[in-house]
Amino acid sequence: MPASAKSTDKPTACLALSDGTVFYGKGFGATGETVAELVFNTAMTGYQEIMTDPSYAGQVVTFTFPHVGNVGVTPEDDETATPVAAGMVVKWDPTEPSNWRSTGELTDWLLSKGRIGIGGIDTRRLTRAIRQQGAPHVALAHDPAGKFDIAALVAKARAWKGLVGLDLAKDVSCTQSYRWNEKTWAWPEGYTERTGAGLRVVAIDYGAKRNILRCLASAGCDVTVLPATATAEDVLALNPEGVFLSNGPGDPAATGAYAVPMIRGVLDADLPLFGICLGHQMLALALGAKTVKMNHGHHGANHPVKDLTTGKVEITSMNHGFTVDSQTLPKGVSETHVSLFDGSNCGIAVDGKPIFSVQYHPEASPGPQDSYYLFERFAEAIRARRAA
Ligand SMILES: NC(=O)CC[C@H](N)C(=O)O
Repeated sequence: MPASAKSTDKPTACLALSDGTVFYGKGFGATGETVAELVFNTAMTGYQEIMTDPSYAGQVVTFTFPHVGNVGVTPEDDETATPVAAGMVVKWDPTEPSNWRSTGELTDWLLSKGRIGIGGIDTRRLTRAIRQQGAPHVALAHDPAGKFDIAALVAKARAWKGLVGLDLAKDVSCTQSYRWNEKTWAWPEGYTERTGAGLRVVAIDYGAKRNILRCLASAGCDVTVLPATATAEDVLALNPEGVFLSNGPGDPAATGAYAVPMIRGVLDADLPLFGICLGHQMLALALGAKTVKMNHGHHGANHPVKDLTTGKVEITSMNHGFTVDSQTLPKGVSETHVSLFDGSNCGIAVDGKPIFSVQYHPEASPGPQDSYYLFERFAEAIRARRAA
């Protein structure tokens, strides 16, 4: 269904979908080309946190909320040092920032980070296309001279192999271990450090968002972060009281090649264990379940999730394109949370043990803080084990 959407006077950027659909718009940020999967995010706030969430590696994000750029950027809101999303698609060209925390403009920031943006896009039409055909492969190009070889861009989008089978966690993980004690942001002091003896937690970085580490510190954990390829021996050598598995990009089944043996080794040690998103999917794999690719995934900050143990509903932040198939959960592992949008799995726990994980993002950033209790549950499990 080849079609085009004229959106600005002189297009300086274009987005070519693998089915031949082309959207023209105004480029901002870096120039050049990128090929990726296209997903839509429905959050009304937090574009900077979204662009710097390492789980978006290999993906271009289209924002359904039209006002993007209006609160500028601040280094305080980066979830990692470099933005990881391959590019951004917005309805309106970014406007002048207006926010007391802003230290710069989104367009300059995007340029300094080498990422491409396209504005003036009919994001409703684009989002409908993503819902109907599933997250498409795209080529996004920005050229101030407006010269585009559309056939070549479509061919590049078609040739891209996609995220299934792709291990990206190794690319975005830290290369060396480090300690983390910074707590979550609070007004008026901003970020502060946790002090004193804490709960010894090893966090495996598959592409960890900083606010996850901050939430762990705020819950009382003294966190040592290890690279994605750390073995069970590396983890246990630090004598942890609890182990955390982070979020991250790519296909969990591909990343599981090294993560699953490590997780199984840690499970044998019978320590409290908590996983988020990719960490959740890999814990499920290590326990013997399977993961599958979704049609267009869940990316937003208003996803209702039911806690099946309490009956309570949480409004959550989500960013995932793969999901745990709850039908494949082995005996002794329970489904604890479920999406009220589509019934997909949102959490598991090993029966009778403090070993649990969730598909969504309890650290928020961006999004609601309803699910922060999970960090406290993890810390409580470690304290209970100490007291036993
Ligand atoms: N946020 C995440 O950790 C994402 C996990 C995985 N890459 C997915 O897309 O499902």
